[in-house]
Amino acid sequence: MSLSTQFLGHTYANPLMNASGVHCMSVEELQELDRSSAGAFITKSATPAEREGNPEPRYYPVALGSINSMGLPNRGFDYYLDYVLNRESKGDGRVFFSVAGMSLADNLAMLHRLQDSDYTGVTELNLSCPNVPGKPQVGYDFEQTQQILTEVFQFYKKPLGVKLPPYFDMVHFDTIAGILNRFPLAYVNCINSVGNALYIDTDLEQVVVKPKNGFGGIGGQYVKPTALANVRAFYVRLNPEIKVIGTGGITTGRDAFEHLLCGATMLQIGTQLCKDGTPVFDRVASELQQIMDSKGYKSIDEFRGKLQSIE
Ligand SMILES: O=C1NC(=O)NC(C(=O)O)N1
Repeated sequence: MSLSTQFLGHTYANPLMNASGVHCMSVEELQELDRSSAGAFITKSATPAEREGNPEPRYYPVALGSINSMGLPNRGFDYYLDYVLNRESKGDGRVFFSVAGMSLADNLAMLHRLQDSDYTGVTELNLSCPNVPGKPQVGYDFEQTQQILTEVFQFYKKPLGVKLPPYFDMVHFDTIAGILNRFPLAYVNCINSVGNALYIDTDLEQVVVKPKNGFGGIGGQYVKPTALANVRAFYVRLNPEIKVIGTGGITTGRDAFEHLLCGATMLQIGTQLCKDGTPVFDRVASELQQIMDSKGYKSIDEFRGKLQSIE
């Protein structure tokens, strides 16, 4: 009985990763992920230059999840490139690199740097940060998404995935999947946080995060049904060579099992990792293994994507 997972030519002990942005800002945090039982891990989305991000408070955990309006604080592209290059000699493909440019030019510049570097790992292009004031979630602009991918794939030849926002409309699933299918993407990662939600402290009669009058991205249990729907919608629409990473509402082995049933290959944990720390990977892996054992599944391949409709 094994959680062993094949993804983009590498074998991972299990499909579990952190979600970009959680526990991955500093080298120290990345090294802790490296030492953890996570199958793989990913850096905080990098911008070309270091960013302060939004004013605090900007992250607030709540019973059923979290709300955040971080605003892409990060140490800058070179910091994370240095880290992944120093780790390159391990050759295990366990670290993924996330980029989130403020513009097309930013994204092209960072991806040119990565293309010209000795980095051989996976890169995730974040098209869905909801928290930079004045900046749209690019994934909701289908023409802009197509333009970025058209320009990127003229030169970028290494494995590249995209982090997508949640979609809520069947025609949107059809349209964006039709665009994504035109490109040699390694994967889509569904979903980023559900953007611009509001959480209220009723005692104080006040919002709980400072930026944008309290509007922030929601994660955790709140978003699992939407995350599962997005994983499934893309799994059934995309070319089979484009894999799906499932992110959103994974707090237990059962949630992980559900994402795998929908068709996910790798699974990313954000809010629950923030709450529990890296032991969350051991617990979720163990709970997933128990579910597989109870159902007689010897490998994830036996049930990945096999969610049944009602005939
Ligand atoms: O893509 C992102 N999603 C989020 O929910 N928050 C972060 C951020 O605000 O930096 N970025």
